Amino acid sequence: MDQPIDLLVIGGGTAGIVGAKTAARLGARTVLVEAHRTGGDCLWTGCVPSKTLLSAAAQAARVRTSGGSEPDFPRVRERISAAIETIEPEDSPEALERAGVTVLHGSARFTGPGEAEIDGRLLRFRRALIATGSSPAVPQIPGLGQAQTVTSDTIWELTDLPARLLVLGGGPIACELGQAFARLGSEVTLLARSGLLPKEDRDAASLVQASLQRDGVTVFDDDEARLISRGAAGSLVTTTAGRELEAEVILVATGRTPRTASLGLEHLDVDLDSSGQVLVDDTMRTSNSSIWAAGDVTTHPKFTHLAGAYASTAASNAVLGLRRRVSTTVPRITYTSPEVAAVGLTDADGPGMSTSTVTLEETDRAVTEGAREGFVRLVIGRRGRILGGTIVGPRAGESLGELSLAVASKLTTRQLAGVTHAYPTYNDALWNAAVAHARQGLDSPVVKTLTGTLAAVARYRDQNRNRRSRAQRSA
Ligand SMILES: Cc1cc2nc3c(=O)[nH]c(=O)nc-3n(C[C@H](O)[C@H](O)[C@H](O)COP(=O)(O)OP(=O)(O)OC[C@H]3O[C@@H](n4cnc5c(N)ncnc54)[C@H](O)[C@@H]3O)c2cc1C
Ligand SMILES: NC(=O)c1ccc[n+]([C@@H]2O[C@H](COP(=O)([O-])OP(=O)(O)OC[C@H]3O[C@@H](n4cnc5c(N)ncnc54)[C@H](O)[C@@H]3O)[C@@H](O)[C@H]2O)c1
Repeated sequence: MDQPIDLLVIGGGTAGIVGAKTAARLGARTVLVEAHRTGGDCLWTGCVPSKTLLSAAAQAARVRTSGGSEPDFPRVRERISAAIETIEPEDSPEALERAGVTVLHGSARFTGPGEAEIDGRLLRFRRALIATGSSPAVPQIPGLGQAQTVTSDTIWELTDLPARLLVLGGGPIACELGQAFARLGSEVTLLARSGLLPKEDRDAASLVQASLQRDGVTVFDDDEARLISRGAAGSLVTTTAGRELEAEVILVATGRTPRTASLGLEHLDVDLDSSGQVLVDDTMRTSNSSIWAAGDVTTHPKFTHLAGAYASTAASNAVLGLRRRVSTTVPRITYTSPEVAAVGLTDADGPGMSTSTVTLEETDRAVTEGAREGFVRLVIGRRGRILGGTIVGPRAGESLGELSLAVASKLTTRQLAGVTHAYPTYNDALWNAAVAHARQGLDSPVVKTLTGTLAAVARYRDQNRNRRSRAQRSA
């Protein structure tokens, strides 16, 4: 290529794929470089395998409760491979090429302004999108290197169900995978240093913790591994609080490290934060006006839907020279049982804010399904505006769309309460939380006086009408 390409996309995960397809659709000459396999974490080691595993584990738990046989781990692995195989064509190099993107296989690094090298081959570009994602962060714990450890990248390679699994971490990966392996039959211990799901509503985290414990997971939520040595089951983990825990396999789920170290960013003025994540403005542009970034490599929350949405904005801004901003309404779901779904604000800690909570105990669909553990909590601002909330329950994630729409569209509780909802649904809990808040407004002395006056006027009119018709009949 003699001419510089319009957009160089580095990384072929969700952010890279969506960014490259967006740019090509807009008519830009687009090249995507992928070092390993297109599809990224979401397809190969993240969302797709983990959600399939959780589904298989939930099924195993149901079968076990009804006295059925133990789950077959090789079958579970086959199911995961089948799910990946089904979705993979959408993310393949062929699909990208069909969309007008040139795909190069290799590891890319910047060598200077407007220049990058892909395994020795030089490429010139006008604009670039960094979409290199993140890798599991592995803490420095003496002896960890000698133990049998897995991360979210490698747990999928286990051919046998570990008898004893020790999970380090308390975030979504630790909770989802910890619960799944417990339900499949592993003896799971979870060691989290600062509680489970620390970014979520505390009542939601407590319900998840209780549910994990019911599934047999031993949870230590304020402790961490200090030293690892050989033990009877494989490894012996000594904790800061002095506990000694046996493990056959250790799952390290203690956060992420951005893939920026060998990108050659020192040749460009791209600012990073102290942990190496790319800093972007609200148009996804970096401190270098020719370079954009999206996905897990940035400081934004690490979710597939955000990687895709933000990469699309980044690519169209880069190609068309726009300054469109990304939406700050960020929905998220932790797919434990119960699910925890949240969007926008989850705490009413600002002036004029309040909450409205409805539990699944009071929600008829949950009663009929015998799944009454959970709640909906709305965070409400001035004049009843819905600012965010948390939904916990068996299908919490499916109700999140409506709450996200309410937050993004700046709806009030009165507007949501005014929408008729089919009965009985889990969504009734969300609706009832809105109704409960809207009703509080109706209970205020001013509104009571007003409605009382309107009712008196209507009564007076009816009486008059009745009197007139009686007079007409007797005339
Ligand atoms: C176990 C697990 C479960 C998850 N579940 C969910 C979920 O249910 N819902 C959700 O929204 N999110 C989930 N996530 C998060 C989600 O997977 C990520 O947010 C998303 O995959 C990030 O996409 P990305 O494109 O930014 O990065 P990645 O998917 O990591 O893609 C980056 C790509 O860049 C390539 N690359 C890196 N450096 C170079 C280079 N120098 N040259 C060329 N190529 C390079 C890599 O090989 C990789 O393919 C989960 C994550 C994990 C680990
Ligand atoms: N359902 C989903 O959308 C989903 C599922 C899985 C992962 N993800 C994404 O992947 C990202 C990474 O997930 P994660 O769970 O690894 O990271 P995380 O950063 O969310 O959580 C890591 C947890 O580990 C704890 N921790 C850190 N060091 C520790 C140590 N040495 N010992 C014990 N605990 C320690 C932290 O206190 C924290 O609670 C998340 O940010 C999330 O956005 C999303």
